Amino acid sequence: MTGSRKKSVLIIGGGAVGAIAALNLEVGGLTSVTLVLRSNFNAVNEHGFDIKSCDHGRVNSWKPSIVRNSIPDIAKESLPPYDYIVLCTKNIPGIPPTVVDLVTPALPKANSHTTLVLLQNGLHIYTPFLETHPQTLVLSGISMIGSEEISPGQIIQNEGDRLIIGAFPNPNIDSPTSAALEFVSIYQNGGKTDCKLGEDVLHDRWRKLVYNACLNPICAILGLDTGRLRLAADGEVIEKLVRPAMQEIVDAARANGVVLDEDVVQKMIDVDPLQSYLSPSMLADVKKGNLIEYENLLGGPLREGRKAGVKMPTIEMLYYMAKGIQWRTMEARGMVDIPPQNV
Ligand SMILES: NC(=O)C1=CN([C@@H]2O[C@H](COP(=O)(O)OP(=O)(O)OC[C@H]3O[C@@H](n4cnc5c(N)ncnc54)[C@H](OP(=O)(O)O)[C@@H]3O)[C@@H](O)[C@H]2O)C=CC1
Ligand SMILES: CC(C)(CO)C(=O)C(=O)O
Repeated sequence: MTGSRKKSVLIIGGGAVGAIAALNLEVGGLTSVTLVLRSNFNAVNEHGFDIKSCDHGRVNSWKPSIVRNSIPDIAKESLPPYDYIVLCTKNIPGIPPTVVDLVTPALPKANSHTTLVLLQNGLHIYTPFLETHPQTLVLSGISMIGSEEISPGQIIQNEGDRLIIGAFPNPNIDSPTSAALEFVSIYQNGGKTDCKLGEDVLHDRWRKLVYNACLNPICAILGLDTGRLRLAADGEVIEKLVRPAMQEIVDAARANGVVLDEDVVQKMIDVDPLQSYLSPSMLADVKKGNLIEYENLLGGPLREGRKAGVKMPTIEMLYYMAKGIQWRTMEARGMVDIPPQNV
């Protein structure tokens, strides 16, 4: 990296992934992190994060350089543009504010300085920015971390932070790979993480969805972590439900020109050590009564597969079950009205 000034990084969303990203970037020493928090702001502002991490060990009462409870409006606050904005919120289309609304106040007008990094699951999550911020370089961050915020400011990370960074396609940007490489170098500078460049974002995102489109909803629907899912019913749930669902994602990817490794299904079934008893983020969300990312994890690949003529009965069933769960949560949160019960 050229120059000695620390890179300024704004992270929006300091939950399971955002808190570890903030810690990792500050441990690396090449960045100054501003972290935007919401429901956990008071807890973290007063006491800091308590983090139990397989990469960083026990870290108590820790805060990044700046924590705030609102997204900076750089024009109104006369702040210099950030070098990077890293989005670590859940990404739930249709529920305001949109991802574009979130980052817009923190970006310069007609931005070409700030690089946006989407550290979120899903397939085409960059497309809204292509329309609204065509000159903004958007990087893909595919995270294989296993992390959970068990109560405000209390983070348990039990799967290592493995991150693949790549540039989403944008015809308006020259040499996006150098910016991706710079982010890789600042992210891995602390030596605690495995962060590398991914040359083929679409391939890497489809590959990740073999896990997320299947294990996230199945664990969330059944209330089982991935270890217990493998133990359940002597492996029948894996063979009759998980494996066919994963194969449908592999088929949808292939029909969209993305050929995944032949053994990807087995690799994803086995990827979490059984005794990690890992809760995918959708299971954690259902347990907390949070909204779930079913559109990006299931709806996206389902629509792409259908368009290409692939039959995806298992994924379709999971999609509508997840949609039902979302409706249930929305009702519990007063987001939908229902007719009164007859008495
Ligand atoms: N957890 C994991 O192990 C993994 C997660 N991912 C992906 O990473 C992304 C982030 O997930 P994860 O960290 O688990 O999610 P969390 O729910 O743990 O954290 C998201 C955070 O973003 C905050 N947030 C949401 N909207 C705003 C806003 N408008 N302003 C400020 N903060 C906001 C939430 O606050 P509030 O509490 O108020 O809602 C919450 O603290 C998702 O796309 C997920 O799929 C990828 C790999 C692994
Ligand atoms: C599977 C996992 C933990 C990443 O490795 C994830 O992406 C999620 O929980 O949503």
